[in-house]
Amino acid sequence: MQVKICGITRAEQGQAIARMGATALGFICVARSPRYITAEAIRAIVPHLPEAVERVGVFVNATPAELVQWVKVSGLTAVQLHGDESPQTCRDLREALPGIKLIKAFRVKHPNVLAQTDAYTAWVDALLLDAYHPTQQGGTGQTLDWETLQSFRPAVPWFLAGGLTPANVREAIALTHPDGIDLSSGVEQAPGIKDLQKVEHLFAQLQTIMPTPLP
Ligand SMILES: O=C(O)c1ccccc1NCC(=O)[C@H](O)[C@H](O)COP(=O)(O)O
Repeated sequence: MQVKICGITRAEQGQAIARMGATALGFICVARSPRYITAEAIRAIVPHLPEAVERVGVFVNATPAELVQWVKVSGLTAVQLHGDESPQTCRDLREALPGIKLIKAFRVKHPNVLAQTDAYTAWVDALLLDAYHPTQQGGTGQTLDWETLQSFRPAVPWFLAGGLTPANVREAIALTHPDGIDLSSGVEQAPGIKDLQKVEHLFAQLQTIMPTPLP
């Protein structure tokens, strides 16, 4: 099970969360987010992280040229496309960002959004399903209707996001069987500041359902 903790802004928190067992850390590269972090600040955090941990930049409708520049400056190893990026944009990014993993996120307003994901799987490494909110693009704490995801089996691995917490994560996994989970506000003290006790509680919950122990 991949575990991505999103909205990291502090090196010591990223380091501690990676030690607890996160396989990926997310950095919000969207200027209007309260969790925004600059490319230079990500670059300062990266040397403090284990090399094996994926460093995911989260973007909304950034241009390929902007993404190339962010990756060059920051040391990101993956890019999460959290806006209305088309399959063609993903295809172009495959070429523009060799060696960088691509995750296409969908904000699921209605279950028919799931059918749109097929058009992307040839060009991305993973999908992420997040909750829809009329005014916020992510980190909303809203959950998806997990029942509607029970048979979601795309051709690439997928992450479940949206309102996951240490208290509900086991039920969410049991109902949806994702390849990975993504949490932000459910393990936070305030936007961009993680609550390490909540993150520990999360991993303790995951240990109870994992076939093999987390690192
Ligand atoms: O977190 C943000 O502020 C954000 C802003 C703009 C686009 C995406 C954003 N977050 C994306 C994520 O991957 C979050 O982890 C995801 O939305 C889940 O958040 P939460 O419901 O708080 O667990």
